[in-house]
Amino acid sequence: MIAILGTGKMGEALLSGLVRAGLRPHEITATARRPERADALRERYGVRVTDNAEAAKSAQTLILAVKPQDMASLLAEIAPHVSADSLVISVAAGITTGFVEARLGGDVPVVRVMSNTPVLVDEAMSVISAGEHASEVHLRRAEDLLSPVGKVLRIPESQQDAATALSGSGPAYFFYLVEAMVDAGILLGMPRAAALDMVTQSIVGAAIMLRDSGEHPVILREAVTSPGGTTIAAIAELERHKVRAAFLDAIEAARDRSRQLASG
Ligand SMILES: NC(=O)C1=CN([C@@H]2O[C@H](COP(=O)(O)OP(=O)(O)OC[C@H]3O[C@@H](n4cnc5c(N)ncnc54)[C@H](O)[C@@H]3O)[C@@H](O)[C@H]2O)C=CC1
Ligand SMILES: O=C(O)[C@@H]1CCC=N1
Repeated sequence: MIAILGTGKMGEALLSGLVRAGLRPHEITATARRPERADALRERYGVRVTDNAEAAKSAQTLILAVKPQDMASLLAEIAPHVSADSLVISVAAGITTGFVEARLGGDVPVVRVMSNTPVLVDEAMSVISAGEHASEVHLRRAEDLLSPVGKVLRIPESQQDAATALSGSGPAYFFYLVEAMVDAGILLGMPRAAALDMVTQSIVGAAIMLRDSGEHPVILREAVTSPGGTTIAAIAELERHKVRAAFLDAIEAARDRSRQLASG
C-alpha cells in the first residue's frame, strides 16, 4: 500500500502517474485537508482517502507532498505510526532528510525527491537522495515508483536545492518564456491563438531535438543562426538585456529560497 499525504497539485500529479503506471486504486491511499478535495480525489481516481494517521498506519510507503511550511506539523501527526519498516519519501522543496528523520525518530528510511509537474505527461525529471537510514533497496523502491512517469537520477543531497531550482522549478521558466514570446507575437500583430501554436510547436520541436540528437545546445542554436540574419539580430538584443545573467541570478535565487524553506 502506498499513501500520498497532502494531495495537492504535486501529490495529485504523482497519484495520476501511479495509476497510469498500473497501480490499482485500492493499493493507493490519499489524504487531503479539505473534504471537497477528498471527494474529488475519490471520484477521479477511486482511491481511498483517509486522515494522515490512518494512511501512515496502513501504508508501507508514504509520499509526503505537503508544502514545506506544513511539513513539521504533518510529521508530528504521523510520527507515532511510522517505523523502520516504512519508507518515507518527501517531495517537498528544501526539506532535508535530516529534518524528516529528526521529527520521525527511530531509524525510519527517508528518501528525498525533487520531481516536477511534467509527471502529468510521464516526462518528469525526478532527482532522489537517500537519508541516513535509507538503503539501496529503498532507493530502488523510489526509482520503481518514479521511473514510469519520467527520468530519475540519483544525486547527492547537497545538490538537491540546486536541482529544485533547475528542474523542480524549471517548467515554470519555460512557460514564462512561452508567455513572453506569445506577447511578442501579439506586439507584431499576430492573433494570440496562432502565436501560441507557433511558439508551442517551436519549443516542443526544439526540446525533442535537444533530447534526441545528443548535440550540444550551442551547436543546435548556431544551426539556426545565419550570418547577418534574423536570429543573430534577436540574440544581440537578448545579450544587450543580459538575459543570460538574469537566468544565472534567477536560478541562484531559487536555490537560496529552497535552502530557506525548511526554516519556514
Ligand atoms: N508544484 C510543483 O511544481 C512542485 C512542487 N513540489 C513540492 O510539492 C509540495 C506540494 O506543492 P504543491 O502541490 O504545489 O502545493 P499544493 O498546495 O497544491 O499541495 C499541498 C496540499 O497539501 C494539503 N495539506 C497541507 N497540510 C496537510 C495536512 N496536514 N494533511 C493533509 N493535507 C495537507 C493542502 O491542502 C494542499 O492540497 C511542496 O512541498 C513543493 O515544494 C515539488 C516539485 C514541483
Ligand atoms: O515553487 C516551489 O516552491 C515548488 C518547488 C519546485 C517547484 N515548485
